Amino acid sequence: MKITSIKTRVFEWKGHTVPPASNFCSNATDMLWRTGDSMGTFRFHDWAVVEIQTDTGIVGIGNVALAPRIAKNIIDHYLAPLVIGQDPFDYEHIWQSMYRSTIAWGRKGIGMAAISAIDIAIWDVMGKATNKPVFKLLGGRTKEKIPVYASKLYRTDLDEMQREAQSYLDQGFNMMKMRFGHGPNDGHQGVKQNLMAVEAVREVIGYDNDLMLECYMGWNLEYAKRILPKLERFEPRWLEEPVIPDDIDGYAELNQLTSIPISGGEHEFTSHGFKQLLDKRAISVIQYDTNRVGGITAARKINALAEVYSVPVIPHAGQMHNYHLTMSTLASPVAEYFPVHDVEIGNELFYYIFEGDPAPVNGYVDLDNTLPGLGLSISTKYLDHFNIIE
Ligand SMILES: O=C(O)[C@H](O)[C@H](O)[C@@H](O)CO
Ligand SMILES: [Mg+2]
Repeated sequence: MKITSIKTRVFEWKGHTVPPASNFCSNATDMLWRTGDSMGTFRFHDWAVVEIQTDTGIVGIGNVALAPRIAKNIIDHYLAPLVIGQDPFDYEHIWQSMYRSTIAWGRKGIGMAAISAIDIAIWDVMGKATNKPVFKLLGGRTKEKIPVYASKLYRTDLDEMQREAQSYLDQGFNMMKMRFGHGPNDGHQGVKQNLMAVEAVREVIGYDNDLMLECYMGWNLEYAKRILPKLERFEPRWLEEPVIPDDIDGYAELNQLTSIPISGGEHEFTSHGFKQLLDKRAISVIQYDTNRVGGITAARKINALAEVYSVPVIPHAGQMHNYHLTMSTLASPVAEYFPVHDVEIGNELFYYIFEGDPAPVNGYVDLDNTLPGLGLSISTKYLDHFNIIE
């Protein structure tokens, strides 16, 4: 079997977008004097879709959401020539060839995200060629179904956050993640606001349901040290990305400081990056996203490391490219789930581009034992809502 061509298209959302509230989520630009477009670091209003064609007629689908126009360029100009003509079942060699040929500039960030998209498509091809779902190639079913947590609760008015939290309970979720609206530049008032928001959500969900707290790289070590002890009484399941991903020592210090597990890795890459985090005991929950970290070929190696270090893997975003890994390893107890809703910051755009992601039932998703590959197809429902760049 040979890969004959690679088609990468960028889907740019041009439909209606709901503007988020101010201070809806702390982020890395909050520390700047002039933040400009404070949403810039995490607006996902376009997505690259990669289709790998083979000489058997099988087409594999991959995707990448980080800087998709750049990812497309990297794929078109650097990666496709390395991959075309190869047998997809030689996936390890293909991965190493993409990694080693772009190592001068590609090992972390957008270079690795582009590699991820191709690798995901290759696994989709392998599943379709063997007539098996990808998770059956990775280790098979390790759980009856996957528990998922509802992930939204951006910082808005507290009554609205309480209503939203209640709606997740009503839908059967017993875990949810909320975002902080304030960081170091908001001083004492901001600390108070952050604590009030957690208290408001806890008031609704009680202590029999899990609550996760997201900082999205918007704090620094000093601020995190100040507020973490005050958050302990709310018993969060984890506190996510309190500092920028390069501050690995900061992560390690915070992870030893309180009883709250520190999570991270949404912006880390490959097994080399995760080995460093694990060796330093910097994180207590691993949150790679397969469409950034190096694809399924890299993610499964991180799962193996996680098992040895006994650190759970709860991937960023859910979505099929992550669910298949979660299903196939004991290292991964739970997955994230972005509730379907109008396009806001763009995490939800996945559902407008692809069909096949399982809908949660009572807080669980399941994967079909018989659907070959990832089980995703490109949706035709919302095509008029996108500019498609070929
Ligand atoms: O963990 C998450 O879900 C991410 O950090 C989100 O993608 C990001 O948008 C922040 O809410
Ligand atoms: Mg996150």
